[in-house]
Amino acid sequence: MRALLPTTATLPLFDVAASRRIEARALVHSPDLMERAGLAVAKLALATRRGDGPVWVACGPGNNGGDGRVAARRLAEAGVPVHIGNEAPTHPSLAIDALLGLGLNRAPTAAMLATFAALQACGAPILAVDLPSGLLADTGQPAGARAVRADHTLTLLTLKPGLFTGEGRTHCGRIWFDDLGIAPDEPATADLLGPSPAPARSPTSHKGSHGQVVVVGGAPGMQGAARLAARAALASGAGRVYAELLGVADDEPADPGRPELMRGRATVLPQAVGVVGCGAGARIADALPHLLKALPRLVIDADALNAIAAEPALHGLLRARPVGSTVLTPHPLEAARLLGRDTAALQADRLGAARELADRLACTVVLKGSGSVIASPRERPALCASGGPALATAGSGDVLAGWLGGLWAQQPDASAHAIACAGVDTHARAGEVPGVLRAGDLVERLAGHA
Ligand SMILES: NC(=O)C1=CN([C@@H]2O[C@H](COP(=O)(O)OP(=O)(O)OC[C@H]3O[C@@H](n4cnc5c(N)ncnc54)[C@H](OP(=O)(O)O)[C@@H]3O)[C@@H](O)[C@H]2O)[C@@H](O)CC1
Ligand SMILES: Nc1ncnc2c1ncn2[C@@H]1O[C@H](COP(=O)(O)OP(=O)(O)O)[C@@H](O)[C@H]1O
Repeated sequence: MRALLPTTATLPLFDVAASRRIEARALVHSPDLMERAGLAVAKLALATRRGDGPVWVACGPGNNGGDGRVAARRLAEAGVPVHIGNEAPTHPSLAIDALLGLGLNRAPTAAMLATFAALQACGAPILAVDLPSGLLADTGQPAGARAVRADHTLTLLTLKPGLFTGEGRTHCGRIWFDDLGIAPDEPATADLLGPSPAPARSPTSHKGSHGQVVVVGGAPGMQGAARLAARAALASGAGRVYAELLGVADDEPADPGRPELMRGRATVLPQAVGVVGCGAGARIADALPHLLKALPRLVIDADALNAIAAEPALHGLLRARPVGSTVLTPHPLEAARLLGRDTAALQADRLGAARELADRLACTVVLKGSGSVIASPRERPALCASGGPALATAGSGDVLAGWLGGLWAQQPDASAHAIACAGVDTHARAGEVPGVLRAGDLVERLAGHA
């Protein structure tokens, strides 16, 4: 058993169907899985209970409840006072949520919701078995009005996507993993990203060795977005970074605070990676047909995504680009516009939505937000569990777009999917700070990672 985040390596994720298949095959040789699961829960309970009061174990009707009962027995054997039932004992030292796990298949009943509320109100830390009750393992969304908000979640046998995306992080607390001694025997549903190395720099390299980026954006009043993207591309180590600022006269500097940045136009930089859309406003729509046809590698963000959502002809141009040449970085609202649905429907299945968008537009898609999803046609999707609320600030997405462009400029042979996975994870890790973070400071933290 181990605490999982921050990840130190890329790990496989399995959805409910795959977890069920792995479990069924494992049970043939290891019929004592529930004993192992209950023992693991009891061990973590001993480590996380607060004080000497009874451990309350709330058990549901299925095997999740079975795990809870085994844990209760093990705790009692260890001399810990235990209370099994749907109501809290007096001054519990820990509450174990073993109500619903993988078998959650509908909105919780009123009786179940009442037990959720009692758990939440009991005053003890909550340890969820496998996943917080009421949370869907595939999507990280509550199946009904509410799911348990645990302090610890011990997930068993497999890691499930819903722990790490959507509302998963809010509900799981600290995530622990015990594989019960079973190695998964089928391909993962998705990857949980680990850290990525910075691009290699040869001792004999020169600026031409590290590629070019051109940022196209920065309409009047929104130059900051384009400048943040350009600064991030520079911080990644790109050799030359140009800004095509739609709202700044040609003889003005690209960024008075960053003299390293140059003015330039995408039309005369045919080899540069284009980072298109940051603070671009509506006028980016006119530039997009040329950019989509001319630039070999594109990272498309913000207003450029909205322009594409509004203009079906641009879908055709996107789809006509070579496979692996385009990364789209929508936040949920931008992705919802591209798919023609509302944000809540999109968030209800982030992994599914990112895959659908990637297939429809033949692009790599980074669906941003807590638990960013990276999906590409014919690739296994990836989830990023790094990052946190310090990233929820204006401009952090512009920084991501520029960072991806800069990484790609330095690694022209890397696939769009590989660049997106590496860049999203590094950006998210750089944003793991307590409290608040300004996007400009995020760039400086990223420079330390490069
Ligand atoms: N077998 C093993 O060795 C191992 C098992 N493991 C453990 O097993 C867990 C999966 O067990 P599981 O398949 O029994 O499902 P589980 O989550 O207990 O729920 C099913 C029950 O809940 C009910 N129910 C569903 N939704 C409901 C709702 N909204 N409101 C109310 N009730 C609802 C549903 O009712 P039904 O649909 O049948 O009417 C059924 O009775 C897994 O998460 C892990 O903890 C692992 O440790 C590995 C080893
Ligand atoms: N709670 C969070 N946890 C993890 N990452 C987050 C969180 N909130 C925001 N982010 C990340 O911060 C960035 C925000 O991007 P975006 O919404 O486009 O901002 P902006 O348009 O202001 O630049 C994305 O990379 C997103 O994944």
